[in-house]
Amino acid sequence: MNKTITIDQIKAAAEEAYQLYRNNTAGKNADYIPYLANIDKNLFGISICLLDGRTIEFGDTQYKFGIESVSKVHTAILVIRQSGTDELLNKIGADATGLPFNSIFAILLEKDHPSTPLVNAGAITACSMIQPVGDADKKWEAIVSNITELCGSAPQLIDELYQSESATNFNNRSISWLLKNYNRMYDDPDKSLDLYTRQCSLGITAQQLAICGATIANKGLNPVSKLQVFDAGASSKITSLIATVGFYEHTGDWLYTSGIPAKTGVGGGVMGTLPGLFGIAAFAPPIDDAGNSVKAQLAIKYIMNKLELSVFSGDKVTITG
Ligand SMILES: NC(=O)CC[C@H](N)C(=O)O
Repeated sequence: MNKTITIDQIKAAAEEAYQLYRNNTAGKNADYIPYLANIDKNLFGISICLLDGRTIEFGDTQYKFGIESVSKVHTAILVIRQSGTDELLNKIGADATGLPFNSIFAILLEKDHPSTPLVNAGAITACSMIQPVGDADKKWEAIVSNITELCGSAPQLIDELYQSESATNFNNRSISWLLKNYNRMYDDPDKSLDLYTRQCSLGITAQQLAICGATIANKGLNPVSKLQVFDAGASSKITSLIATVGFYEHTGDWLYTSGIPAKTGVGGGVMGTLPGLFGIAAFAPPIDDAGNSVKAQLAIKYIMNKLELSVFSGDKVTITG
């Protein structure tokens, strides 16, 4: 079916979502990383980036929060940029684990590959694959510059978050060495984990994530900077990864109820990408038991349902105005 929606309708839906959920107090800040426990729990922002580069903003969309697991998408893209979509599939995989993001059990179950770059195990393997292998400083530069290109502006390391997470990431240390045991680390395990921890500690805004979501929705062309960040052909692969496991063990429920592939982080961010239409991000620190922001989920779901959009609808949608 052909369908037209106006920018005013999108703005109205986003504003309604913002007003509806701004005083919602469900969920709890992540507290297994001490820094995150102390972030103002009332922060809330919604940002949408259209494919002509215009953005729609409500609330705290310029606040820099910890990107956390949303960064797994960026670094999966970097692996694809450097090594191609086949190498990502062969060395990491593109399967849902159906288990929590930091599951060790998932690694034991799938011994031949870490399943997906969008859970901790696969993301640490992804960091080990970043080139040039053996040069942590250059790898870090590549990770940051890739995020900068995808988001249209640079992220900023939140040093306190990095220290806080480095001092408490015992589970991830086990994951890193377990991967080494199964020959799924392609660089030093401790250095690869450190890169992963640092990328998770980057401060990012909802607006920057909306622009990244729009870049993915726009076949790799950043609609704000106009830079072709990755090959157009990789876009559907990246979206498939996000759709498959973006909400970990709740991914099916998420897709069923929201209709948009999206990736979450325990810092409270959610980044969605609707192919050919827009990128959307919402941020609010309190998360549910799977580590997904409660208010960000409610807001994005509301907007998608209000506009009657879904990646599965088959509708040919045009945005006007
Ligand atoms: N789901 C997340 O955002 C988790 C990211 C966090 N850095 C961790 O490894 O535990």
